[in-house]
Amino acid sequence: MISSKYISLLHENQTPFYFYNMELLQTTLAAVKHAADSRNYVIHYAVKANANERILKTIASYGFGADCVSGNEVKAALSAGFSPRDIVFAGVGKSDQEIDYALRKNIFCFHCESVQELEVINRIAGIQGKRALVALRINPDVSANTHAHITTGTRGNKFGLSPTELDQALGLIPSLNNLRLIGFHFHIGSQITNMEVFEQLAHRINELQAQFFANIPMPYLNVGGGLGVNYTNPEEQPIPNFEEYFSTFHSNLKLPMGQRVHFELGRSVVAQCGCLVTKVLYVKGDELKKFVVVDAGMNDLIRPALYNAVHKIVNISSHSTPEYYDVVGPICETTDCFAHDIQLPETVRGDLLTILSAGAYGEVMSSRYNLREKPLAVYSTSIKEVYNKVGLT
Ligand SMILES: Cc1ncc(COP(=O)(O)O)c(C=O)c1O
Ligand SMILES: N[C@@H](CCCC[NH3+])C(=O)O
Repeated sequence: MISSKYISLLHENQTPFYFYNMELLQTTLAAVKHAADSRNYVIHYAVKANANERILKTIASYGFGADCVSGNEVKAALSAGFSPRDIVFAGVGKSDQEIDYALRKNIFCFHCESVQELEVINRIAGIQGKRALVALRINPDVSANTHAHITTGTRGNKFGLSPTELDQALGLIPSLNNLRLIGFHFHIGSQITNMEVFEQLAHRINELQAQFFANIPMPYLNVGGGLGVNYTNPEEQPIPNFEEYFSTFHSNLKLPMGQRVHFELGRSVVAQCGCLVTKVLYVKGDELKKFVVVDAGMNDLIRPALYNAVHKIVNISSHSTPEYYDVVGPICETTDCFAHDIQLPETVRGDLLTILSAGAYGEVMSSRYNLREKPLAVYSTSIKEVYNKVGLT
């Protein structure tokens, strides 16, 4: 629920726009930091979840690293203040130019997803006279039990190396003089709320370490991200349970001496601090179905159209008797629908609706489809206030 102190701020701005509660972001960051630091875990924020400059700067100011999946994400992370030494670069399709750029910027490590990619990084590192640090992304064949479109670690997904490819990679690496293998990487999917899934991942990692790396213990283990958030009732849990998440790994991973565990959290860090604010343009329909037509569309927030994702919607202008509505946008697509048959207080033209939990994979996935403008962003506090709080100028 949007705190009443923000309501007038929301009315002042041209809709639709993303609203970021920067205090909630900071409280969330403090919670992740505390839970990770106490176990000596390293966090690389997954930039793909939200690459808004102010959000990135705030996250960087807490001392986290960054997990990037394109040259432009590396660039955005660097300009937001993330240290190159804390940047990891993943992705099945890094171009030669992106690899060249990231190497020139001296990022920490490449997460390699194919045997050919190892050869390309080795060649480019040779040209630059450098030795690139690499970790192998392994497909562990562990089901994330989440939406099929956001499952990444089962056989048949494009991500990571299969056991056969892993054998090939390990055979090849000793001949690649411009690379140094430092460890391995996993990421099995997103929006995972069942801790048993992470337990299974930890056990699978133990097996793979014993099978492939018993004689060559590696200093680096990255278990990816994936911790989910409460979309149906965000007010009940504005901050995900990071303690439970990290302790699942802590109690199940068997680590060789000196190995440090890294994470790449995205959604859990930023989802709940953002919402999409939209105005009701029209209310239409008949006795069978009523539609609330809003001025935000699937180009502003694509998750419902793409994954049937649920985002709680609140009418912050009305407290009248509830009625059932479909909440739809102006785009010429039937899937341009934010919610089917939900109860809202009786809604009229001009009401403001907030679509909650939209801080992750919201603004960053927006497009100009139908040649609409991209949504703007409004913040609860100025960046200066945020910086003062963490002691930066
Ligand atoms: C390789 C990798 N790391 C990290 C993430 C971040 O995941 P999440 O936002 O679920 O924490 C993703 C996205 O699923 C990813 O593909
Ligand atoms: N974009 C997706 C998650 C994909 C995560 C990136 N691998 C979502 O909105 O849920």
